[in-house]
Order: sequence, then structure tokens, then C-alpha cells
Amino acid sequence: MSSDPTPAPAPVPSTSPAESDLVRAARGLPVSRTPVWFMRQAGRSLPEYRSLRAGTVMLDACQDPDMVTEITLQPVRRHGVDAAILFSDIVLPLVVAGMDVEIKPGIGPVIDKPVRSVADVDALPALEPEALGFLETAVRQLVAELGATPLIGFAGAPFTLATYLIEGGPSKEHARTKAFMYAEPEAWSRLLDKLAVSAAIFLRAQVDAGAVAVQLFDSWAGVLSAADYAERVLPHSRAVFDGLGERDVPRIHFGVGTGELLPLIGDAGADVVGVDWRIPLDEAARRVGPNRSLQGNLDPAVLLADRATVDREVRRVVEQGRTARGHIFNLGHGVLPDTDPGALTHVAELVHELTTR
Ligand SMILES: Cc1c2[nH]c(c1CCC(=O)O)Cc1[nH]c(c(CCC(=O)O)c1C)Cc1[nH]c(c(CCC(=O)O)c1C)Cc1[nH]c(c(C)c1CCC(=O)O)C2
Repeated sequence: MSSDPTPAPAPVPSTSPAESDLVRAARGLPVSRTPVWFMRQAGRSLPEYRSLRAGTVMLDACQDPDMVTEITLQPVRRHGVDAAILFSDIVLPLVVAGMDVEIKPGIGPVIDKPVRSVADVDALPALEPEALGFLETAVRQLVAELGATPLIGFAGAPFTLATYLIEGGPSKEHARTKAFMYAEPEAWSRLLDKLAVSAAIFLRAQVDAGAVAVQLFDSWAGVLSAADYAERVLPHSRAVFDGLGERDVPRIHFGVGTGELLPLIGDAGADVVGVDWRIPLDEAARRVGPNRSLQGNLDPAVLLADRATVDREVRRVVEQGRTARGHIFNLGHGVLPDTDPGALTHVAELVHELTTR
């Protein structure tokens, strides 16, 4: 309707997390500069994390509000990123519900008695919201400390959690998971329903305590065909987002190797689609369409290269990101353990320098 040719003025940086550049980019609104954060920014790449965590088991650290608060804040202080993401793990809701999940150092989540039968699915314990008091305490403390910096809450998507439950640990092909999906479609659907319910409880607890955006990690969804994803997985991921009800927080939906699934990943109810490094953001923008923003997609391995290479790749991602409705700069997957933290700080500064309006 408007014929005013002058572009919208750049907003001044906000003092409210709900009005931050992260939230605005997620909604496709004008930003003062492209917001940047890094998946797995809190954790193993930081020496201050390694010394704080020494002697504490990962899953205990995740349930200690003071430790969660400090670890979550570390990368915000160090890198000047535009968002914090709660320090936790996608398997935490399963642990709190009473499943015998362990995180083995150097391996990842391991389950003693994997889910292999219909009876195993029906025997899984449910997550009680009342058990998440530690999480609410951590989020409230964090929000108080973070000031204008937004906190992202997160959960693992039903499919990715199911891969750990069925395989019993990390796997490459997820063959047992797919076999169960094909052989026991009804039990599969009940399993993913249960996981969707607990993911929604986990997200609601974080949002109700003050997280202003959420990310659903379906890290391993890229192993599925589009048809199987659409029919057997997407409805359950959508149920997680629907479980947020009227909570008006932007929803980020991420998976690895999902180039062929991007339109569907958006359709599951995302405001922002997370993209790994395999396809450029301009192509990703074409695939998700004009109604969603993008997050990504610097290859985490680029951070192990020389500074000139890092700068060239950051510039490319920033330029290609300009074709999206909104862009949140991030890596295409988590920070690799050997990453020099100085490289992350540099990337955050460079993105800000290149995009300040
Ligand atoms: C594969 C894996 C999981 N859980 C774990 C592994 C092995 C990790 C490894 O040694 O590399 C165990 C784990 N998870 C996390 C830690 C601690 C810190 C660290 O190593 O950096 C550890 C030891 C933090 C985390 N783990 C996760 C987060 C949340 C979000 C984030 O910071 O990006 C954190 C702090 C989320 C998570 N957790 C998991 C997945 C698939 C995801 C989704 C993100 C992804 O695909 O990488 C399962």
C-alpha cells in the first residue's frame, strides 16, 4: 500500500531481549546489525568451561542451576555474541523422566536398555513438569544476568531423540531406528508422540521462566527421505511447536544434511530454518520461501583454517544471507572441540562490522 520510497530507519539496539536483533531477525523485521551466535558456543572449546566442569559429570552439571548459569554466560562475555543458549543437552528431559541415559565422555549419550519393542515404548516414563524446578531456577538467574541479551531455550526433536533411544547410543546410519519406523509404524508414532510431549514440556518451562526464542534440534533428520520425513516425523515435530500454545516466541528449527528437507523443516512450524554448510544460504532462501528467516551456515571446520579463509567465508555467508527474509549468523553445526576461541570472537566482530547499518 505504502508508496514511501525511503527505507525503514535502522532500529537502535534494544534494551529488551524480546526486542533484540535476534528476535527481530527471526521475525523478518529490520535489525541494527545481523545477530550472531554459535551452536555449542558454551562448552568444550572454552578453557574457562573445561576448568569449571572438571570433576563434574555432564548430566549433573546440567541440573546444577549455578553451573548452568555460569557456563551459559561464558561465551556471551568472551565473544560478545547476540544470544545465549541454555547449557543443557537434548537427552536431559529423558534423564529427568527417569530413563537410564548416560553421557559417556568422548562418545555421547548412551542408553543401557535401548527401545527395541512395542512394550519398551509403552514402558517409557513420562516427564513431570514439576521435576524441572532446577531448570526454571537456572533460566530465571540467567535472564537476570543477561540484561538485553536474549536467551534461547532448546529441546531435541522427537526423531533425533528416538535415534539415541533405539540405537542405544550415537550411530551413523540410524538403521535400527529406520527399521523400527518401518516395521512398527504404530509404536513408532506413539514413541514420537511421547517424545514430543516431553520436548514441549521442556520448552515451555524455559519460555515461562524467560527464554525469548526456542530452537528445536532435529540434528539427524537429514538421514530420512523427504517422503518419510513428511509422513512419519514432521507431524511430531509440529506437535512440539504446537505445544508452545500462545507463547509468542520465535521458533528455530535445525537439522544437519537437510538440504532436500528444508521446505518441510519450515512447514513444521518454524520462523527460522537452520541450515548446515552443504547448500548456500541464497539457495536455502529459495527453498524455504519468503515467509521464513534463515540461521547459519559457516562450516565449523572453516574456523580451523587461516584468518584470510575465515574472513572470505564469513563475507560469503553474510552476502548470501542478505537474500533471506532475515538472517541469524551461525555455524552450520556445533563448534568443533579444537576451535580456537579467538577465531569465534573474531567472527562475531566481523559479522557486526560487515552488517552494522
Ligand atoms: C552428540 C552428543 C549429544 N550429547 C552429547 C554428545 C556428544 C558431544 C560431543 O562429544 O561432541 C554430550 C554433550 N553435549 C554437550 C556436552 C558438553 C559440552 C561440550 O562438549 O561442548 C557434552 C559432553 C553440550 C550440548 N549438547 C547440546 C547443546 C545445546 C545447544 C548448543 O549449545 O548448541 C549443548 C550445550 C545439544 C545436543 N546434544 C546432542 C545433540 C545431537 C544435540 C543437538 C545439537 C547438535 O546437533 O550438536 C546429543
